[in-house]
Amino acid sequence: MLALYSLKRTFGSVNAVDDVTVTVDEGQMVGIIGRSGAGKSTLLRLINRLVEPSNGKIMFGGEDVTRLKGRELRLWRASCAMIFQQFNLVERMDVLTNVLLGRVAHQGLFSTIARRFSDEETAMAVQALHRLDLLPQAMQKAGTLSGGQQQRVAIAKALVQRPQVMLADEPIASLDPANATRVMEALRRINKEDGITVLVNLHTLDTARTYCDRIIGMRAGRVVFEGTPDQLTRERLKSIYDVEGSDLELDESVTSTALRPQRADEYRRVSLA
Ligand SMILES: Nc1ncnc2c1ncn2[C@@H]1O[C@H](COP(=O)(O)OP(=O)(O)OP(=O)(O)O)[C@@H](O)[C@H]1O
Repeated sequence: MLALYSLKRTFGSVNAVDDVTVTVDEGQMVGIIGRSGAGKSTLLRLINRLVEPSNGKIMFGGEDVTRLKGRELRLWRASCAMIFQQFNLVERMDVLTNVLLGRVAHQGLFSTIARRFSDEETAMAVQALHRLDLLPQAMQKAGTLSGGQQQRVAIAKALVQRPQVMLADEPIASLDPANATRVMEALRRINKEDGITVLVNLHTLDTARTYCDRIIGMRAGRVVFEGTPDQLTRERLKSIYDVEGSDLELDESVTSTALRPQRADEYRRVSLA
């Protein structure tokens, strides 16, 4: 079980994540929704310790994640793999090598740079690509693939980390509907077949409803809804999206959130691990 207790992160005067207490059962697929700036990305980054909490605690399987340092922290990051909107691949490298880079947390940076991977690791990467229907593209440069294919490569890369948790930060925000569907189906399949807990930030409500067991709604850093897709009524949605008016206003608000432009600082906040 993943448990967050009174988790808080401030940036100057902004409470990006404000006193969040939630638990996520092993093997659940959880969608996180909310307006732009509600704190969804910061929450995921706190869990994998890309961002340090200002306060509060993160527990996983009885271990206090907030206290981990050095090698333990590196292994934690390996066991909660992150997927980003912009795929985070090395475009000039072939797909297979990109997937193998997912082993960095286990192998150490030096041997990764020297690209010395064991046969077992290569087999693991090939198998991950096979599961994601990408074996024919294994030797192709990652930059030549479609966005949807690149995101599936990123998922394969995450898989070879042998994660217990997958944190996907708007994984389909840059994709057309057909590719978005394939990526969400891949995440759901991995969640079901491997029992990997998935937390996914989403801007499209229908997607959250279709693929997730549970939905967390955030507003201004706080969790204002937690429940099943069925429990997500329009009144609750209005509270999450801070809309007091008509259903039309709600639809406009959700749509404008979905059309969020890509953030300039997206890459700066990304780490290799
Ligand atoms: N590194 C940072 N430095 C300063 N402020 C930050 C930083 N990261 C996030 N914030 C601020 O924290 C708040 C929450 O941001 P966050 O990116 O977590 O929201 P979000 O819900 O993921 O938004 P989006 O849907 O646009 O990705 C925002 O006000 C944002 O400007």
